Amino acid sequence: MLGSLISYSPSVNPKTENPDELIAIGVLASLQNFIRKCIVAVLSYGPMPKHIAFIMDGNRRYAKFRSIQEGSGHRMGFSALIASLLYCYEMGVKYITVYAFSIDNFKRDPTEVKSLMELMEEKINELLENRNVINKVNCKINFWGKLDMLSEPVRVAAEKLMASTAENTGLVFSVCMPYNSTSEIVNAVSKVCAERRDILQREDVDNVANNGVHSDISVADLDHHMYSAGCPDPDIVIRTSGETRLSNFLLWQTTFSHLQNPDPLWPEFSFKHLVWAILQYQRVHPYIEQSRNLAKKQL
Ligand SMILES: CC(C)=CCC/C(C)=C/CC/C(C)=C/COP(=O)(O)OP(=O)(O)O
Repeated sequence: MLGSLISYSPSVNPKTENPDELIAIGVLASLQNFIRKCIVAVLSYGPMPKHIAFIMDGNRRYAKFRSIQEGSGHRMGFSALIASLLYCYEMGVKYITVYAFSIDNFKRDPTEVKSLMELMEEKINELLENRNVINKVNCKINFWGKLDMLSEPVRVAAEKLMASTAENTGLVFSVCMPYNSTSEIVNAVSKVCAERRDILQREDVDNVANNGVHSDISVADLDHHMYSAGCPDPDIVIRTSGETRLSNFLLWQTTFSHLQNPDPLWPEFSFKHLVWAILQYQRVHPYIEQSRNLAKKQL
């Protein structure tokens, strides 16, 4: 069913036309599929994450180490992203969120920003062209962030993709771009304050004392105005390239998330790294649940 999406993956685009080699590659791919399905079945005996978030770090370094163009690193990063989406889909992970472009990334060299934006536009349009496949797998695609900071073609493509997948109820794929957590929180606080001001004005209350704003703002009020409203918090955050910082990513949503920092650079991230991250999550799952329950009781 995911045929068109699978074709993004470099491993299924063999560079040979020799029939014997093609047969061998086909047999190997079937064997890999079978082994992957067995591993997923075994893994499913443990608690499975509902939501995995990725910080796709190390695309430029990958390009540098391989002596290829910087843009090729990001291109291979996109293939790794599609492969990870497929694996998560096979594993029944319903929510996948990625940090695709931080607001700070606009401070990078203008040529790099331009080429990254061109890549985003190309890939979002490619996803739009494949929206029949996306709809068949019932995948909803969100963009979280300050979309007004994007150039018009990227923003329009992102909005079209969101609108054309909005009714889907299966896999939820959220792309954070241009995003950072502090701006998401500030945005949510402003929206709650604006709502409260409207209520006070409607009720014609003398609101000079509290500057027009009710002071009893709750966690639930803010939750409601986060880009992530309606999504469970990530169970696992995976940041590749061994980096151990959250870098302003989902700070509001990661109180109980299990952090994993595998060494590979993002374009090298593969099924085995995902399996390892889930195994580590399953190992600590009882402690995470304990802390979550304790926090609920204290409220
Ligand atoms: C449409 C869509 C969702 C596209 C996603 C494409 C993609 C893989 C984007 C990653 C962008 C990015 C700035 C990653 C961080 O690596 P880096 O460039 O900072 O590399 P470094 O850590 O080696 O410096």
